[in-house]
Amino acid sequence: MLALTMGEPAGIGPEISALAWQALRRDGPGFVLLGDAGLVSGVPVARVASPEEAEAAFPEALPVLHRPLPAPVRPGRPDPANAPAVLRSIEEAVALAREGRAGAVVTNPIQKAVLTAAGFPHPGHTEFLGELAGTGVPPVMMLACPELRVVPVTVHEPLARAIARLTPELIAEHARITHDALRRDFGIAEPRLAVAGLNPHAGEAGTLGHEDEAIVAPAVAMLRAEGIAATGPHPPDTMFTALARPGYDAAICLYHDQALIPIKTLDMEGGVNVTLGLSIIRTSPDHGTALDIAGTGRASPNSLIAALRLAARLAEARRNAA
Ligand SMILES: NC(=O)C1=CN([C@@H]2O[C@H](COP(=O)(O)OP(=O)(O)OC[C@H]3O[C@@H](n4cnc5c(N)ncnc54)[C@H](O)[C@@H]3O)[C@@H](O)[C@H]2O)C=CC1
Ligand SMILES: NCC(=O)COP(=O)(O)O
Repeated sequence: MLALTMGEPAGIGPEISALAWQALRRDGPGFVLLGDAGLVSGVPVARVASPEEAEAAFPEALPVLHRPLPAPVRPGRPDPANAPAVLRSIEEAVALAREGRAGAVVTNPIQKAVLTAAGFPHPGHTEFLGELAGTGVPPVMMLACPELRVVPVTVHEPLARAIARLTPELIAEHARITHDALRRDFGIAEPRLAVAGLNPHAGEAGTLGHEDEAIVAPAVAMLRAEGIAATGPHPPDTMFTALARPGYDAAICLYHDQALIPIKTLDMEGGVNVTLGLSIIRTSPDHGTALDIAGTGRASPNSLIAALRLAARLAEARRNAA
């Protein structure tokens, strides 16, 4: 049984949760929603008291650990008064996974600015989960679809600051955590990592910027000295093509959009966000709260379904390894 958080209640979370249940109710994986049962419509709902009870209910109704919200929910219009409940849902799901009562945590999208306004100190789930279920290494964001895996070394920060923060050590640390997760959770015996360059043409031998030679190449050299099959810096404009992608198992990218633009363009509906470096498994859809279409019935549940399926596969791989 997977624990699915409520996410932003005014976003598309409630409707895609219901659609995901419809798609998975027969063949699974089973999941329990930690949220306000009153927000789910169009499918039968079973209010349950535990993940164990949810297991039995799943084939017939969407099981919900009912956590009523203090403020009324209007689709597309988040209310900061509900922010504490949104965060508690994440904490509770993580606790269930840490206790072994949920196989993994799958998160519905949160509206980050609303949580920030309510005092949430993290830029997103990834960092919060690092605090709740870290293992002594930084939590690392990976987005994965059948044709591509990408890992941004810097994530939710202004681009100028992200570039200023890049060091060979930071890049190598993210690559090592990715390497270990690909071996442990994804069953890839010798992961191949392609490290992206920063500048056009990966710096064109230093004529288009110094960072590729001064920062990225030393990171690749460090990784290779440790026996990791890393290559790069690769010119970012060609490393995501259909011809290039079979040459690596994950692309280590230097900033958010360098990683997320290719994967969302390639497969927005099949893309899944996975947090590496945690003691638990966490996945989520690759998209956000989609406030512009919340409540209209236009939201696709496919990325959430892919996230639930991948979470179940990763949890099984970890159980087998243990
Ligand atoms: N894991 C998480 O909690 C994530 C949260 N976010 C948050 O979501 C909020 C909105 O972010 P945006 O940049 O607007 O991205 P978004 O992914 O919410 O929306 C971008 C566009 O894609 C469409 N879209 C997204 N998901 C869809 C779906 N399942 N079916 C059909 N159309 C869909 C939306 O309608 C919108 O036009 C922000 O606060 C952001 O931080 C964004 C990404 C991940
Ligand atoms: N753009 C990806 C994203 O916002 C996901 O962040 P997180 O909430 O999973 O840390």
